[in-house]
Amino acid sequence: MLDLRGLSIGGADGAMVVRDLSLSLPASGITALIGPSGCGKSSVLKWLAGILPKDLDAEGQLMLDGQASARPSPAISYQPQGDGLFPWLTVAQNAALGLQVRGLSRAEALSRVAPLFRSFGLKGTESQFPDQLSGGMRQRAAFLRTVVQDSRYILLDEPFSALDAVTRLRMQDWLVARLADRPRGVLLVTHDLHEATRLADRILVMTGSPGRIVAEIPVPGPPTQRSEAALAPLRDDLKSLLLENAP
Ligand SMILES: Nc1ncnc2c1ncn2[C@@H]1O[C@H](COP(=O)(O)OP(=O)(O)OP(=O)(O)O)[C@@H](O)[C@H]1O
Repeated sequence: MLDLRGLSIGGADGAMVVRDLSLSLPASGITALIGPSGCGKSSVLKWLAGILPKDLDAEGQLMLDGQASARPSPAISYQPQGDGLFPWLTVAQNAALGLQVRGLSRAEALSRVAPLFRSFGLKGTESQFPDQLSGGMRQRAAFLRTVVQDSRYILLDEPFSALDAVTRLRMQDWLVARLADRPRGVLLVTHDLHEATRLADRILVMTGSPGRIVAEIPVPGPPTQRSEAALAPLRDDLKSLLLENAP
């Protein structure tokens, strides 16, 4: 279990971005984090990943299985908004980068990612550059880079937002299948209520000024067995909550 306790983040001008925010992330399943633009979702993920910009002041505590943990932690990997692929590196070099950051040599990292290209639907793209791939393939390459780090917790910041509707649905199904193969605790930031109710086991609703969590909503049933009809009322509730708490 990942526990974030009492996170407060303030800007240099003294404005509070996030105030006294706590959340828990189980070791398996998807928790969605939703909320209006600017409420602090990305800042929470960046703090957890240990990459919050230095011009923001923050205090809070990260606990992993009940023990205080330093950040960045090897138990946590993070995928920023967009795919974050470097255009001057090949797909294989991009995919290997997360492992290199964790201390593996380039050769070791490349040999670790090489066998995974097929199961990520990327076979044959290893020596291509990101701009030669479709949007869905780029997202899979970014996800390969995140997943190969084999962290117990994965933070995904709007991973599918740039994709067309069909590719997004395919990628969502693909993510659920990957997590069924290899369970992880995922914190998924999204603006898409359909995505949140399709994928998540529970949804944390944030509001802004300053950012805090105002509701925790469980989503009934496993993702593969949910009917659209059952999810529609839940989305209505979420919309009402977001509107009630709009700044
Ligand atoms: N480096 C920074 N310095 C000062 N303020 C910042 C910095 N980064 C973010 N902020 C401010 O913190 C607030 C929260 O930003 P954040 O990106 O975390 O929100 P968000 O909920 O993820 O937004 P979105 O949904 O649009 O991605 C915003 O008001 C933003 O202007």
